[in-house]
Amino acid sequence: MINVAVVGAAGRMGKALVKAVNETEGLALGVATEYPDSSLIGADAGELAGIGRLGVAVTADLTASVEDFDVVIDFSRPEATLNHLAVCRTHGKQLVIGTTGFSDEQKQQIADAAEEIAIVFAPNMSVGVNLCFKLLDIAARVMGEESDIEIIEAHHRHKVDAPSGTAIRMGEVVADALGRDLDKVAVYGRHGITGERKRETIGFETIRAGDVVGEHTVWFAAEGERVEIAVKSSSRMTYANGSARAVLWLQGRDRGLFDMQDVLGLR
Ligand SMILES: NC(=O)C1=CN([C@@H]2O[C@H](COP(=O)(O)OP(=O)(O)OC[C@H]3O[C@@H](n4cnc5c(N)ncnc54)[C@H](O)[C@@H]3O)[C@@H](O)[C@H]2O)C=CC1
Ligand SMILES: O=C(O)C1=N[C@H](C(=O)O)C[C@H](O)C1
Repeated sequence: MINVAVVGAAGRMGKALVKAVNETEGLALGVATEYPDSSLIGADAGELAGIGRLGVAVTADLTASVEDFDVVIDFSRPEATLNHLAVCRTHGKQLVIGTTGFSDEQKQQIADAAEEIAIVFAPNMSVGVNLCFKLLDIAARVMGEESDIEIIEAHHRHKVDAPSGTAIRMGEVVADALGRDLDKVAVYGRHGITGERKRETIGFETIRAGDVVGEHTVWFAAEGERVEIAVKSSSRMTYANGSARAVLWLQGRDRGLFDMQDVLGLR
C-alpha cells in the first residue's frame, strides 16, 4: 500500500484528491495538512471531503508526520509547495505537484530537487488536456505559420493566477513547435490602440467568472478557415484521478522531473 499525504486538504482540489486517493486501489490516505492558522486543523479529512470519516485528522505539520506517507500530492500555492518540496527532499519522499503560478526561479528549485527525488509536476493532470497538448503540437506544425494563434481560458472567480498554468503550457507547446520564444511573442490581453496583429504573436485571453471548473480553447485562425482545439473540464475529479495515476506511475522511480505526458505515455 502506498501512503499519500494530501496537502491543502480543505481546498477545492484537496477535497477531490482525498476522495480520489481513497477510491484508488493501492493508495491510502496517510496524512492531510492545511496551513497552520486554519480553523480546520483537527477535522477529519474524509468528512471534509464529504466521503465520511477516514480517521485521518488534518494537521499543520508535514515534517511531524513524515513516517506516515510515501508520496505528497500538492495543489496549494507556490510558496507552500516549495516548503513541502524541501520536506520531501530532506526525507527522500516522492512528490506530485499540481500547483500553478510559479516564477521561473521557483520552477528551477523544483528541477534542482528532482536531481534527488522523483517528481511529477504538471499544470494539468487531466487526460483530455494532456491529449490536447499533443493535438496542439500537430496543429501548430501543420497550420501554425499561416494562422493567428489565440489561447482563451476561463476559470472560477476564486482562481488567483492568470493566465492559467494550462494556458501557458499550451502556449509553450505551440511556440516550441514553431521555433518561437514564448517570452518574446506572447501578448496578454489587448486594450486601446494596439495596432494590427503581428502574425508571430500568440495571444492569451483570460476569463474569471462564477464556478467554471476550467475551459481552454486554442484558435488557429487562417484565411478562409479556423481550427479550434478546446477542452472543458466539468469536474475536479478529472485532475484528482490523474494525480492518483501519477502517484502509481512514480513507484520504482527514485529521482527525475516528469509530467503527465510521461505518466500517460504521450512523450
Ligand atoms: N495541475 C492541475 O491539474 C490543477 C492545478 N490546480 C492548481 O492547484 C492549486 C490549488 O487550487 P485550488 O484547490 O482551487 O485552491 P484552494 O485555494 O481551494 O486550495 C488550496 C489549499 O491549500 C491550502 N494551503 C495554503 N498554504 C498551505 C500550507 N502551507 N500548508 C497546507 N495547505 C496550505 C489552502 O488553505 C487551501 O485550502 C492552484 O495553483 C491551481 O491552479 C487546480 C486544479 C487542477
Ligand atoms: O485553478 C484551477 O482551478 C485550475 N488550475 C490549473 C491551471 O492553472 O491550469 C488547471 C485547471 O485549469 C484548473
